[in-house]
Amino acid sequence: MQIKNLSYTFPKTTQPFFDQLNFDLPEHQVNFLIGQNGAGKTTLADVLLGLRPHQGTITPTLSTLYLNQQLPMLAATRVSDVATLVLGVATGHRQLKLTDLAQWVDAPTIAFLTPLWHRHYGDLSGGERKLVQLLLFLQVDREFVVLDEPTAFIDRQHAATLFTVMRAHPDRTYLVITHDRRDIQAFNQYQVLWLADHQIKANWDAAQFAAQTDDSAFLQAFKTV
Ligand SMILES: Nc1ncnc2c1ncn2[C@@H]1O[C@H](COP(=O)(O)OP(=O)(O)OP(=O)(O)O)[C@@H](O)[C@H]1O
Repeated sequence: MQIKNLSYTFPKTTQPFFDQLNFDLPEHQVNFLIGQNGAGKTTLADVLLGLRPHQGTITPTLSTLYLNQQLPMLAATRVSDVATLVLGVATGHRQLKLTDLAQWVDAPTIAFLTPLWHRHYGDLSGGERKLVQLLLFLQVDREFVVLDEPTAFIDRQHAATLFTVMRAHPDRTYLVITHDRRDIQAFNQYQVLWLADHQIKANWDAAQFAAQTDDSAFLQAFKTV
């Protein structure tokens, strides 16, 4: 995706928050967006998804999926009901059976859902609830998928499951906002965009990112691990 001369001004403000940004998001790979709290990562994601009116061009126009930090709380239902809620429209089914799921759902997601299928969603841990939703939404076929801090509040084993499911759909263009360097290190090929001072300060491929030294200024974007 090419982003050209992208400008955005918050309502009731006069100065643009983003002024003439130019950068690329290579398609069919993972792009990480890093930056300190308040740098504008979520705002930029909103703009890229067309949720905030902006100037400039974003090409091509892709179908989108946005998994933001506010996933709905669905405490009263079983995991199987959550699956039906998320995938029912996409598959045209009012009830989904675990045995039918393989038609629509990738293998690592089925492996994760199987032991949880009949459990009450509200009885799962916070991390399990988040992963159930993320994995199910990732089954919905979209070209440009934005995940805002998907690994916050989930442990590394569950994060690894999420990344396995992302890799099961390599034709997508991902934009992942993260404060956790281990998320980036879990992939072999990627781009990292560093947002600071309202600019894309740097964009690195995997080799360039690995070559950054431990005293680099951008490391403030990461929480201590
Ligand atoms: N409606 C608004 N008007 C003016 N400024 C705003 C408005 N909404 C958000 N901001 C500011 O824009 C900046 C960017 O916010 P944003 O949520 O995009 O940052 P972020 O990089 O995603 O932060 P975090 O890592 O904490 O999630 C913040 O300083 C925020 O206070």
